[in-house]
Amino acid sequence: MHKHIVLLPGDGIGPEVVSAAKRILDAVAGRLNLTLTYEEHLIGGCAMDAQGTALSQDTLHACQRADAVLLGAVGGPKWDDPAAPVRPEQGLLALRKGLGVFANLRPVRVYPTLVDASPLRAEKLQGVDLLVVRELTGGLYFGQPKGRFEENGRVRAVDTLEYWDYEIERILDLSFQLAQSRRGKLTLVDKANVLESSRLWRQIATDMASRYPQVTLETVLVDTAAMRLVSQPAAFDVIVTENMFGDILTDEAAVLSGSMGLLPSASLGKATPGLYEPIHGSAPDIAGQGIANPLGTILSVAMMLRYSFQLEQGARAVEQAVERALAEGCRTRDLGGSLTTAEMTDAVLQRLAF
Ligand SMILES: NC(=O)C1=CN([C@@H]2O[C@H](COP(=O)(O)OP(=O)(O)OC[C@H]3O[C@@H](n4cnc5c(N)ncnc54)[C@H](O)[C@@H]3O)[C@@H](O)[C@H]2O)C=CC1
Ligand SMILES: CC(C)CC(=O)C(=O)O
Ligand SMILES: [Mg+2]
Repeated sequence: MHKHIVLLPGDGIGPEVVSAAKRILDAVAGRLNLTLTYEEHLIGGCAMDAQGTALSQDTLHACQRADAVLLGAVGGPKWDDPAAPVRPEQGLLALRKGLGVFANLRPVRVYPTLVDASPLRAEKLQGVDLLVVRELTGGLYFGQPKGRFEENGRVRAVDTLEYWDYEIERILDLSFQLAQSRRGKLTLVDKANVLESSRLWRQIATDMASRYPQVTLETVLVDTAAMRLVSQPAAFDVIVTENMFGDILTDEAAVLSGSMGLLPSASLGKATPGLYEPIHGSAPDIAGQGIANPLGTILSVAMMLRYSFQLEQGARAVEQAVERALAEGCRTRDLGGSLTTAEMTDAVLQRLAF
């Protein structure tokens, strides 16, 4: 089997974690009947500097033609001027929209040997295994109107939280299916006491629930959900939520695992290449030092093998190698250890077994 992958390392630690994950991909391909070809493109701040845009049309088209896309992260202080008309993050948003990857799957696992890396007590972390399904191509990050408008000598800044019924239906349908294949519980996180868009999410979810009798649907307001994520995290199975709520809650959920550097993601659509990226950003505070945790990106490669290439054996091999490395005490700085990015990647490579 041949697969073509577009690599988008991006900014900050992005290139460090993407090159680590590529080493894992190459090792898996060598063990399975898989031939991989790659092409690399710019996205984010580095693309703005070199090409004058955070995502060129050439790059987007290359991604649309690929079998899968692996991305590091975008952004950084160099491009942080709040008055700037373009930002690196717009390149990532345009890529997600351009690929039509509306479902961002962010699994959150607790590794028994890492409970000390979390500020939560060990008994709270027992049994935590949840999946956040974040809507990725709608909501506040995309709704129109958006921008700054001058009126009567004053400046008005506008973002719009907008959802069409079909956007809600497709993500809820997938979330019910995922809950059905797991422990049968789906939590819709919203702000239905205040937001009209949330009330439409609730109405569609409640109507759809009758099609999934094996799934128990609960609805939780986002503020309460933020509290429960740390007070009763094991009570969640699948969480589905709109774009910004999912963005925020998954950074919070990363604390359960022990580090932002551990969480992977898969962004999926219909008949489009999957986009795979760790949930963290470009981590400017540690960029260029070779100490970033590569596991979130390595676990994203496992999701690529599973969802884009249907290579469950390869996906499990990567996940088990990560589990073994952590169980045997391999840790980067964010987890209280001293391994470099390359050493942690070596540790995973040494434990890959088929
Ligand atoms: N998907 C993306 O490309 C994202 C980009 N960003 C951008 O990244 C830039 C920095 O944002 P921050 O708020 O600092 O969030 P961040 O996720 O980059 O970093 C937050 C904290 O987590 C640590 N961290 C993150 N990933 C790590 C890893 N793999 N290993 C070890 N430690 C890690 C960082 O050192 C930092 O202390 C901003 O420009 C932001 O817009 C933020 C989130 C997502
Ligand atoms: C556009 C991104 C910077 C948003 C984000 O933080 C994320 O996708 O996790
Ligand atoms: Mg985020």
